[in-house]
Amino acid sequence: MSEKFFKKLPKVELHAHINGSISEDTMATLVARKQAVDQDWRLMYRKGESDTLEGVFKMFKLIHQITDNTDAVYKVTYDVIHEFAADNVKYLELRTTPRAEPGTGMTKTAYVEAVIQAIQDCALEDIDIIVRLILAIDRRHSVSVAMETVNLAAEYRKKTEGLVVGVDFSGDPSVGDGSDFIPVFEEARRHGLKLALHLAEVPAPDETWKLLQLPPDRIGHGTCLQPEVGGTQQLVDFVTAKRIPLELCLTSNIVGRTVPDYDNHHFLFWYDRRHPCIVCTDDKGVFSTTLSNEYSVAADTFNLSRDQVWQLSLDSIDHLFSDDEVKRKLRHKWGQLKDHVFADKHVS
Ligand SMILES: CNc1ncnc2c1ncn2[C@@H]1O[C@H](COP(=O)(O)O)[C@@H](O)[C@H]1O
Ligand SMILES: [Zn+2]
Repeated sequence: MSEKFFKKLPKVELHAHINGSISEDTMATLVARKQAVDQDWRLMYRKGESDTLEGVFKMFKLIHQITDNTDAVYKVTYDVIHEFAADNVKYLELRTTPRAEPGTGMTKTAYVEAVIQAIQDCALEDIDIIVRLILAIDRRHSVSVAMETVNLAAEYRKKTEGLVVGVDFSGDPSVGDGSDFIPVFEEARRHGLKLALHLAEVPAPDETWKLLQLPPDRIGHGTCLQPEVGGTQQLVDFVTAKRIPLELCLTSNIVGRTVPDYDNHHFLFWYDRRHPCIVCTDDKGVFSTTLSNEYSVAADTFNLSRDQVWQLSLDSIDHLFSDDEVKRKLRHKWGQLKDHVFADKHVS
Protein backbone atom coordinates (compact mmCIF):
# COMPACT_ATOMS: atom_id res chain seq x y z
CA MET A 1 0.00 0.00 0.00
CA SER A 2 1.32 3.42 -0.85
CA GLU A 3 2.15 6.13 1.65
CA LYS A 4 -0.25 8.28 -0.31
CA PHE A 5 -3.18 6.10 0.74
CA PHE A 6 -2.48 6.56 4.45
CA LYS A 7 -1.97 10.29 4.05
CA LYS A 8 -5.21 10.70 2.11
CA LEU A 9 -7.13 8.55 4.57
CA PRO A 10 -9.28 10.82 6.78
CA LYS A 11 -8.30 10.12 10.36
CA VAL A 12 -9.36 10.61 13.97
CA GLU A 13 -6.65 11.19 16.60
CA LEU A 14 -7.79 10.51 20.16
CA HIS A 15 -4.52 10.19 22.08
CA ALA A 16 -2.06 13.06 21.58
CA HIS A 17 -0.23 14.87 24.40
CA ILE A 18 0.37 18.47 23.36
CA ASN A 19 3.95 18.80 24.57
CA GLY A 20 4.88 15.36 23.28
CA SER A 21 3.48 16.28 19.86
CA ILE A 22 5.74 19.32 19.37
CA SER A 23 7.49 19.22 16.01
CA GLU A 24 11.19 19.80 15.49
CA ASP A 25 10.41 23.06 13.69
CA THR A 26 8.38 24.45 16.56
CA MET A 27 10.99 23.27 19.01
CA ALA A 28 13.74 25.07 17.04
CA THR A 29 11.75 28.32 16.97
CA LEU A 30 11.09 28.19 20.69
CA VAL A 31 14.68 27.30 21.57
CA ALA A 32 15.91 30.22 19.48
CA ARG A 33 13.72 32.51 21.61
CA LYS A 34 15.34 31.28 24.79
CA GLN A 35 18.89 31.80 26.00
CA ALA A 36 18.89 29.71 29.16
CA VAL A 37 18.11 26.42 27.51
CA ASP A 38 20.70 23.78 26.86
CA GLN A 39 21.50 24.36 23.19
CA ASP A 40 22.37 20.68 22.84
CA TRP A 41 18.67 19.82 22.84
CA ARG A 42 18.89 18.86 19.18
CA LEU A 43 21.12 15.94 20.10
CA MET A 44 18.50 14.64 22.49
CA TYR A 45 15.53 15.51 20.36
CA ARG A 46 15.89 12.63 18.00
CA LYS A 47 14.06 9.36 17.66
CA GLY A 48 16.02 6.54 19.25
CA GLU A 49 17.77 8.81 21.73
CA SER A 50 14.95 8.24 24.15
CA ASP A 51 14.87 4.49 23.99
CA THR A 52 13.21 3.65 27.27
CA LEU A 53 10.23 5.11 29.09
CA GLU A 54 12.73 6.73 31.43
CA GLY A 55 14.40 8.43 28.48
CA VAL A 56 11.04 9.55 27.15
CA PHE A 57 10.22 11.21 30.46
CA LYS A 58 13.57 13.02 30.45
CA MET A 59 12.57 14.39 27.08
CA PHE A 60 9.33 15.81 28.47
CA LYS A 61 11.33 17.64 31.12
CA LEU A 62 13.41 19.22 28.40
CA ILE A 63 10.38 20.20 26.35
CA HIS A 64 8.69 21.69 29.41
CA GLN A 65 11.68 24.03 29.85
CA ILE A 66 10.92 25.45 26.42
CA THR A 67 7.15 25.69 26.88
CA ASP A 68 7.28 27.48 30.23
CA ASN A 69 5.27 30.56 29.17
CA THR A 70 1.85 31.18 27.65
CA ASP A 71 3.20 32.38 24.28
CA ALA A 72 5.06 29.11 23.85
CA VAL A 73 2.08 27.03 25.01
CA TYR A 74 -0.11 28.87 22.51
CA LYS A 75 2.39 28.33 19.70
CA VAL A 76 2.87 24.62 20.38
CA THR A 77 -0.89 24.04 20.46
CA TYR A 78 -1.46 26.12 17.32
CA ASP A 79 1.33 24.40 15.38
CA VAL A 80 0.35 20.90 16.52
CA ILE A 81 -3.22 21.45 15.29
CA HIS A 82 -1.95 22.61 11.90
CA GLU A 83 0.39 19.63 11.66
CA PHE A 84 -2.40 17.15 12.39
CA ALA A 85 -4.66 18.93 9.89
CA ALA A 86 -1.94 18.67 7.22
CA ASP A 87 -1.85 14.91 7.91
CA ASN A 88 -5.60 14.72 7.16
CA VAL A 89 -6.70 14.32 10.73
CA LYS A 90 -10.30 15.55 10.68
CA TYR A 91 -11.04 15.25 14.37
CA LEU A 92 -8.46 15.67 17.12
CA GLU A 93 -8.66 15.30 20.89
CA LEU A 94 -5.60 16.94 22.38
CA ARG A 95 -4.65 16.31 25.96
CA THR A 96 -2.36 18.30 28.19
CA THR A 97 -1.36 18.72 31.83
CA PRO A 98 -2.12 22.22 33.19
CA ARG A 99 1.20 23.57 34.40
CA ALA A 100 2.18 26.57 36.53
CA GLU A 101 5.68 28.02 36.06
CA PRO A 102 6.57 30.40 38.89
CA GLY A 103 9.65 31.56 36.95
CA THR A 104 7.57 33.13 34.21
CA GLY A 105 4.40 33.77 36.19
CA MET A 106 2.36 31.32 34.15
CA THR A 107 -0.55 29.97 36.21
CA LYS A 108 -2.51 26.81 35.46
CA THR A 109 -5.49 28.92 34.48
CA ALA A 110 -3.34 30.97 32.08
CA TYR A 111 -1.94 27.71 30.67
CA VAL A 112 -5.41 26.30 29.98
CA GLU A 113 -6.56 29.61 28.49
CA ALA A 114 -3.56 29.73 26.12
CA VAL A 115 -4.38 26.22 24.88
CA ILE A 116 -8.07 27.05 24.44
CA GLN A 117 -7.25 30.30 22.66
CA ALA A 118 -5.09 28.44 20.14
CA ILE A 119 -7.87 25.90 19.54
CA GLN A 120 -10.45 28.64 19.09
CA ASP A 121 -8.21 30.63 16.74
CA CYS A 122 -7.62 27.54 14.60
CA ALA A 123 -11.39 26.95 14.45
CA LEU A 124 -11.76 30.33 12.74
CA GLU A 125 -9.22 29.43 10.07
CA ASP A 126 -9.75 27.61 6.85
CA ILE A 127 -8.45 24.24 8.06
CA ASP A 128 -10.64 21.16 8.06
CA ILE A 129 -10.26 19.83 11.59
CA ILE A 130 -12.41 19.73 14.72
CA VAL A 131 -10.43 19.98 17.95
CA ARG A 132 -11.44 19.12 21.51
CA LEU A 133 -9.47 19.21 24.74
CA ILE A 134 -8.83 16.72 27.53
CA LEU A 135 -7.06 17.90 30.69
CA ALA A 136 -4.46 15.52 32.02
CA ILE A 137 -3.81 14.43 35.57
CA ASP A 138 -0.17 13.57 36.21
CA ARG A 139 0.08 10.59 38.56
CA ARG A 140 3.38 11.93 39.91
CA HIS A 141 1.43 14.76 41.56
CA SER A 142 -0.96 14.62 44.52
CA VAL A 143 -4.65 13.77 44.66
CA SER A 144 -5.43 17.38 45.57
CA VAL A 145 -3.57 18.65 42.49
CA ALA A 146 -5.63 16.16 40.48
CA MET A 147 -8.84 17.52 42.01
CA GLU A 148 -7.77 21.05 40.97
CA THR A 149 -7.40 19.78 37.40
CA VAL A 150 -10.90 18.29 37.47
CA ASN A 151 -12.29 21.61 38.71
CA LEU A 152 -10.46 23.46 35.92
CA ALA A 153 -11.81 21.00 33.36
CA ALA A 154 -15.36 21.41 34.68
CA GLU A 155 -15.05 25.21 34.73
CA TYR A 156 -13.72 25.45 31.18
CA ARG A 157 -16.14 22.85 29.90
CA LYS A 158 -18.91 25.26 30.89
CA LYS A 159 -17.14 28.42 29.71
CA THR A 160 -16.36 26.99 26.28
CA GLU A 161 -19.65 25.16 25.82
CA GLY A 162 -18.14 21.74 25.60
CA LEU A 163 -14.72 22.24 24.07
CA VAL A 164 -13.23 20.47 27.11
CA VAL A 165 -14.55 16.93 26.89
CA GLY A 166 -12.71 14.89 29.45
CA VAL A 167 -9.92 14.05 31.82
CA ASP A 168 -6.83 11.94 31.19
CA PHE A 169 -4.61 10.06 33.65
CA SER A 170 -0.96 9.88 32.65
CA GLY A 171 2.63 10.46 33.75
CA ASP A 172 5.37 7.99 34.60
CA PRO A 173 3.49 4.69 35.11
CA SER A 174 6.12 3.41 37.54
CA VAL A 175 5.23 6.11 40.07
CA GLY A 176 2.51 5.84 42.74
CA ASP A 177 -0.76 3.93 42.98
CA GLY A 178 -3.35 5.02 40.44
CA SER A 179 -6.24 3.76 42.55
CA ASP A 180 -5.65 6.67 44.98
CA PHE A 181 -7.19 8.87 42.28
CA ILE A 182 -10.51 7.03 42.01
CA PRO A 183 -12.49 9.71 43.95
CA VAL A 184 -11.04 12.32 41.55
CA PHE A 185 -12.31 10.43 38.51
CA GLU A 186 -15.71 9.96 40.14
CA GLU A 187 -15.87 13.71 40.65
CA ALA A 188 -14.95 14.27 36.99
CA ARG A 189 -17.82 12.00 35.99
CA ARG A 190 -20.26 14.03 38.09
CA HIS A 191 -19.28 17.06 35.98
CA GLY A 192 -20.08 15.20 32.77
CA LEU A 193 -16.41 14.74 31.87
CA LYS A 194 -15.31 11.56 30.09
CA LEU A 195 -12.39 9.46 31.32
CA ALA A 196 -9.42 8.48 29.11
CA LEU A 197 -6.98 6.72 31.42
CA HIS A 198 -3.49 5.37 30.74
CA LEU A 199 -3.88 1.85 32.09
CA ALA A 200 -1.48 -1.10 32.25
CA GLU A 201 1.20 0.72 30.27
CA VAL A 202 3.49 -1.38 32.44
CA PRO A 203 2.40 -4.44 34.49
CA ALA A 204 0.18 -3.25 37.37
CA PRO A 205 -2.73 -5.71 37.61
CA ASP A 206 -4.07 -4.60 41.02
CA GLU A 207 -4.16 -0.91 40.18
CA THR A 208 -5.60 -1.67 36.75
CA TRP A 209 -8.37 -3.83 38.18
CA LYS A 210 -9.43 -1.13 40.65
CA LEU A 211 -9.44 1.63 38.03
CA LEU A 212 -11.37 -0.54 35.59
CA GLN A 213 -14.31 -0.62 38.01
CA LEU A 214 -15.02 3.07 37.26
CA PRO A 215 -15.09 2.06 34.32
CA PRO A 216 -13.05 4.41 32.12
CA ASP A 217 -14.55 5.49 28.77
CA ARG A 218 -11.31 4.68 26.95
CA ILE A 219 -8.03 3.01 27.89
CA GLY A 220 -4.66 4.47 26.89
CA HIS A 221 -2.25 1.68 25.83
CA GLY A 222 -3.51 -1.31 27.85
CA THR A 223 -0.15 -2.88 27.02
CA CYS A 224 -0.03 -5.27 29.96
CA LEU A 225 -3.61 -6.51 30.32
CA GLN A 226 -2.97 -10.04 29.06
CA PRO A 227 -1.57 -12.70 31.45
CA GLU A 228 1.48 -13.34 29.20
CA VAL A 229 2.67 -9.77 29.70
CA GLY A 230 1.99 -9.24 33.38
CA GLY A 231 -1.79 -8.84 33.36
CA THR A 232 -4.53 -11.36 34.18
CA GLN A 233 -7.32 -13.17 32.37
CA GLN A 234 -9.75 -11.32 34.62
CA LEU A 235 -8.53 -7.98 33.22
CA VAL A 236 -8.87 -9.20 29.64
CA ASP A 237 -12.36 -10.57 30.31
CA PHE A 238 -13.53 -7.36 31.96
CA VAL A 239 -12.24 -5.05 29.21
CA THR A 240 -13.73 -7.39 26.61
CA ALA A 241 -17.13 -7.63 28.29
CA LYS A 242 -17.39 -3.85 28.73
CA ARG A 243 -15.97 -3.25 25.25
CA ILE A 244 -13.79 -0.41 26.57
CA PRO A 245 -11.98 1.03 23.53
CA LEU A 246 -8.19 0.89 23.49
CA GLU A 247 -6.06 3.79 22.27
CA LEU A 248 -3.11 1.98 20.69
CA CYS A 249 0.17 3.78 20.01
CA LEU A 250 2.51 1.40 18.21
CA THR A 251 5.69 3.43 17.75
CA SER A 252 5.40 4.90 21.24
CA ASN A 253 5.43 1.44 22.78
CA ILE A 254 8.37 0.27 20.68
CA VAL A 255 10.53 3.33 21.33
CA GLY A 256 9.56 3.30 25.02
CA ARG A 257 10.37 -0.44 25.03
CA THR A 258 7.20 -1.53 26.78
CA VAL A 259 6.67 -3.83 23.75
CA PRO A 260 9.69 -5.67 22.24
CA ASP A 261 8.82 -5.20 18.55
CA TYR A 262 5.93 -4.36 16.22
CA ASP A 263 5.09 -8.03 15.56
CA ASN A 264 4.45 -8.55 19.25
CA HIS A 265 2.32 -5.47 19.72
CA HIS A 266 -0.98 -6.14 21.53
CA PHE A 267 -2.87 -4.52 18.64
CA LEU A 268 -3.24 -7.95 17.05
CA PHE A 269 -4.60 -9.64 20.17
CA TRP A 270 -7.43 -7.10 20.47
CA TYR A 271 -8.01 -6.52 16.78
CA ASP A 272 -8.45 -10.26 16.17
CA ARG A 273 -11.12 -10.31 18.87
CA ARG A 274 -12.95 -7.46 17.10
CA HIS A 275 -12.41 -5.29 20.15
CA PRO A 276 -12.59 -1.49 19.54
CA CYS A 277 -9.02 -0.45 18.64
CA ILE A 278 -8.06 3.15 17.88
CA VAL A 279 -4.71 3.89 16.24
CA CYS A 280 -3.06 6.93 17.85
CA THR A 281 0.34 8.67 17.97
CA ASP A 282 0.72 9.47 21.72
CA ASP A 283 3.66 11.89 21.21
CA LYS A 284 4.28 12.42 17.51
CA GLY A 285 7.19 14.80 18.16
CA VAL A 286 9.07 12.71 20.68
CA PHE A 287 8.54 9.54 18.64
CA SER A 288 9.08 11.16 15.21
CA THR A 289 5.88 9.79 13.79
CA THR A 290 2.58 10.85 12.22
CA LEU A 291 -0.86 9.29 12.43
CA SER A 292 -0.55 8.30 8.74
CA ASN A 293 2.65 6.50 9.60
CA GLU A 294 1.02 4.68 12.53
CA TYR A 295 -1.74 3.38 10.23
CA SER A 296 0.89 2.38 7.70
CA VAL A 297 2.91 0.47 10.31
CA ALA A 298 -0.24 -1.27 11.58
CA ALA A 299 -1.21 -2.29 8.03
CA ASP A 300 2.30 -3.54 7.17
CA THR A 301 2.81 -5.42 10.41
CA PHE A 302 -0.59 -7.07 10.61
CA ASN A 303 -1.34 -7.44 6.89
CA LEU A 304 -4.40 -5.25 6.86
CA SER A 305 -6.15 -4.61 3.56
CA ARG A 306 -7.13 -1.13 2.43
CA ASP A 307 -10.74 -1.88 3.37
CA GLN A 308 -9.68 -2.95 6.85
CA VAL A 309 -7.60 0.22 7.29
CA TRP A 310 -10.54 2.31 6.13
CA GLN A 311 -12.86 0.55 8.60
CA LEU A 312 -10.37 1.05 11.44
CA SER A 313 -10.37 4.78 10.79
CA LEU A 314 -14.14 4.99 10.34
CA ASP A 315 -14.85 2.99 13.52
CA SER A 316 -12.70 5.38 15.59
CA ILE A 317 -15.49 7.92 15.20
CA ASP A 318 -17.69 5.76 17.47
CA HIS A 319 -15.37 6.37 20.42
CA LEU A 320 -14.68 10.09 20.39
CA PHE A 321 -15.90 12.24 23.28
CA SER A 322 -18.04 14.75 21.35
CA ASP A 323 -21.77 14.48 20.84
CA ASP A 324 -23.65 12.43 18.24
CA GLU A 325 -24.01 15.40 15.91
CA VAL A 326 -20.21 15.63 15.51
CA LYS A 327 -20.04 11.87 14.92
CA ARG A 328 -22.77 12.08 12.30
CA LYS A 329 -20.97 14.90 10.46
CA LEU A 330 -17.70 13.00 10.47
CA ARG A 331 -19.27 9.79 9.15
CA HIS A 332 -20.81 11.86 6.39
CA LYS A 333 -17.41 13.36 5.58
CA TRP A 334 -15.82 9.89 5.43
CA GLY A 335 -18.56 8.89 3.00
CA GLN A 336 -17.81 11.86 0.78
CA LEU A 337 -14.06 11.20 0.79
CA LYS A 338 -14.07 7.45 0.21
CA ASP A 339 -13.89 7.43 -3.59
CA HIS A 340 -11.08 9.96 -3.56
CA VAL A 341 -9.06 7.93 -1.04
CA PHE A 342 -9.48 4.69 -3.00
CA ALA A 343 -8.95 6.36 -6.39
CA ASP A 344 -5.40 5.17 -7.23
CA LYS A 345 -6.08 1.44 -7.31
CA HIS A 346 -2.84 0.70 -9.14
CA VAL A 347 -0.70 1.89 -6.23
CA SER A 348 -2.25 -0.39 -3.64
C1 LIG B 1 5.00 7.53 26.44
N1 LIG B 1 3.90 7.25 27.26
C2 LIG B 1 3.34 8.09 28.18
N2 LIG B 1 2.90 7.55 29.34
C3 LIG B 1 2.40 8.32 30.31
N3 LIG B 1 2.30 9.65 30.22
C4 LIG B 1 2.72 10.24 29.10
C5 LIG B 1 3.23 9.49 28.01
N4 LIG B 1 3.52 10.35 27.01
C6 LIG B 1 3.20 11.59 27.46
N5 LIG B 1 2.74 11.53 28.73
C7 LIG B 1 2.32 12.64 29.62
O1 LIG B 1 2.21 13.84 28.83
C8 LIG B 1 3.08 14.86 29.32
C9 LIG B 1 3.59 15.71 28.16
O2 LIG B 1 2.52 16.43 27.57
P1 LIG B 1 1.78 17.67 28.28
O3 LIG B 1 2.83 18.49 29.00
O4 LIG B 1 0.77 17.10 29.24
O5 LIG B 1 1.16 18.41 27.15
C10 LIG B 1 4.18 14.08 30.03
O6 LIG B 1 4.83 14.88 31.00
C11 LIG B 1 3.39 12.92 30.66
O7 LIG B 1 2.77 13.33 31.87
ZN1 LIG C 1 -0.09 8.81 26.34
